Amino acid sequence: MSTWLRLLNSWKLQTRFTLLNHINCIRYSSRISDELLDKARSIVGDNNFTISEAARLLHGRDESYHVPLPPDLILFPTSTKQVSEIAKLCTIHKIPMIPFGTGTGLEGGVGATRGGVTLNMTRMDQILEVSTDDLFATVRPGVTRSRLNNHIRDTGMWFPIDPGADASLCGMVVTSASGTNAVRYGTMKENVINMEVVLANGDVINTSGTDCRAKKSSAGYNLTGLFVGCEGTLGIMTAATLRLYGIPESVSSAVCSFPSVYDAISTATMVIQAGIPVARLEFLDDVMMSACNKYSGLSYDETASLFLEFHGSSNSVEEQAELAKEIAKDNNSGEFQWTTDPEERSRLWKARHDALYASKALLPGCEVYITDVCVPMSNLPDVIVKSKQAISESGCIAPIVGHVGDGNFHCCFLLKPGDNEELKKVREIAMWMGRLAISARGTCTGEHGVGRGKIQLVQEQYGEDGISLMRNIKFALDPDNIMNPGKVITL
Ligand SMILES: Cc1cc2c(cc1C)N(C[C@H](O)[C@H](O)[C@H](O)COP(=O)(O)OP(=O)(O)OC[C@H]1O[C@@H](n3cnc4c(N)ncnc43)[C@H](O)[C@@H]1O)c1[nH]c(=O)[nH]c(=O)c1N2
Ligand SMILES: CC(C)CC(=O)C(=O)O
Ligand SMILES: [Mn+2]
Repeated sequence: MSTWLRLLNSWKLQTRFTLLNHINCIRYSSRISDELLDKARSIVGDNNFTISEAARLLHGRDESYHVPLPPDLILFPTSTKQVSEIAKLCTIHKIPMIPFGTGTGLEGGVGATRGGVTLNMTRMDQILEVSTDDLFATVRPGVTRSRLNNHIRDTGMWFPIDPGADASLCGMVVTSASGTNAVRYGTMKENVINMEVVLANGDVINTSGTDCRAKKSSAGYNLTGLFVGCEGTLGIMTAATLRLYGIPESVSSAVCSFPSVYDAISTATMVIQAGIPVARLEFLDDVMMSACNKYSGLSYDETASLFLEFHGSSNSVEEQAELAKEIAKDNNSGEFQWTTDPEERSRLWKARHDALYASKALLPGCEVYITDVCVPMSNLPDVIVKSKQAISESGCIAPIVGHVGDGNFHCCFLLKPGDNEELKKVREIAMWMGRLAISARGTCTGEHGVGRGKIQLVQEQYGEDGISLMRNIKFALDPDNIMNPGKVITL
């Protein structure tokens, strides 16, 4: 390229950046006035406030492929009262509010689609109460899953819901997260007792009634259920009361390979049908097994495989593993390796939780487009096999992993950055998979939520009447559409 051409290109790039900055400034100044900045600063204090470019970029993105959308301003509230005052201020000025947990979401939920104020919740990080008698813990939104578990370990209790990432527990509540232990302990939906929520107008409510810690309740509408999975579009969660469980006396883990997806899934189904209280029941396809072997230095068979875990007394975990082994054998399994050795077990589950990074390592520098569908178990093998066929016909690389005990799986499509043709192709397959899952009596997302990526699919899953009811609920709680706008549903 000639020097002139290079200079011209560099000038064009500079002009584009200057223009973009200019547009950002206009956008920024038109929405957030100096007066508003001063008021926001006076609510949270100078040290809990930033408009730095770096912070804005960081807060506009999560762990997904979605294009980052930075907010205009980031606040770090330290109390419910501050969150309520911020909400009142944003309502007066009609400014979007976007809650931010730990940014591990996979559907672009923290992106500021219309700019506005991000509320980074990490400085509200108290563990307010732990009751080993009544088996609950109440936490502020800055508390992560592993922090709670480290805190309560000596009590013999734990919170088992485990999405792999060390997400904030409130982020997990509002995305209705689950992960590897859900087959035994349920998803976040089944494990929230009460929530404190700040509404768009600044009101503070408790979804099960003030201070209720009862295990069950049939008092009134299920407000807890309404806010679980709302992805910050109905309110900002400032505390959650979650169920705790006793740490099992003994744990055994197992790995087993199969000649086909059908054999693996049929084993999973029969393990559940046999009433084995399996705690983890994970599927990895041949491509994912190969990725995990390479990334985690393992040497398992590179065919469709199951990773399993059993919790209970030492006799019981042995019995469960032996029973599962028999079932696997009836389904043409290879060797069924099981162990109670803590080191071996943690190596196995670390490799499983690193599945995303193992996939990424197959194509260094790539981005990953992740799908997440869930269907009834009887339809699962067909949906997985059809998805694998579509992947193979497209020429894409997309390892598969899934919580198949719940009928849930993900494809990790590897994308070369900037390859828009490939992105388009992958998006089409992902949409097709969502529709395939819906037509197989399932859902377009089992656990990652809707964010910006699945709004169209949710519309198709619920139909016009269902969506219209959701819109009415949204309008009743957030008439100005300032609570995390552009996520879950369009108005
Ligand atoms: C490697 C890896 C592996 C997995 C996953 C991620 C990664 C990186 N995930 C996804 C992720 O961990 C999950 O979505 C978390 O629940 C998100 O919690 P964050 O605190 O990070 O929320 P994050 O900050 O990403 O926000 C997510 C959404 O919640 C909203 N939000 C956050 N805090 C809020 C609050 N206090 N009040 C209101 N709204 C709030 C945000 O506005 C956004 O819309 C997952 N998930 C899963 O279910 N199963 C799995 O197996 C995995 N596995
Ligand atoms: C990147 C995804 C595969 C993360 C996830 O949901 C999982 O590991 O189960
Ligand atoms: Mn998952």
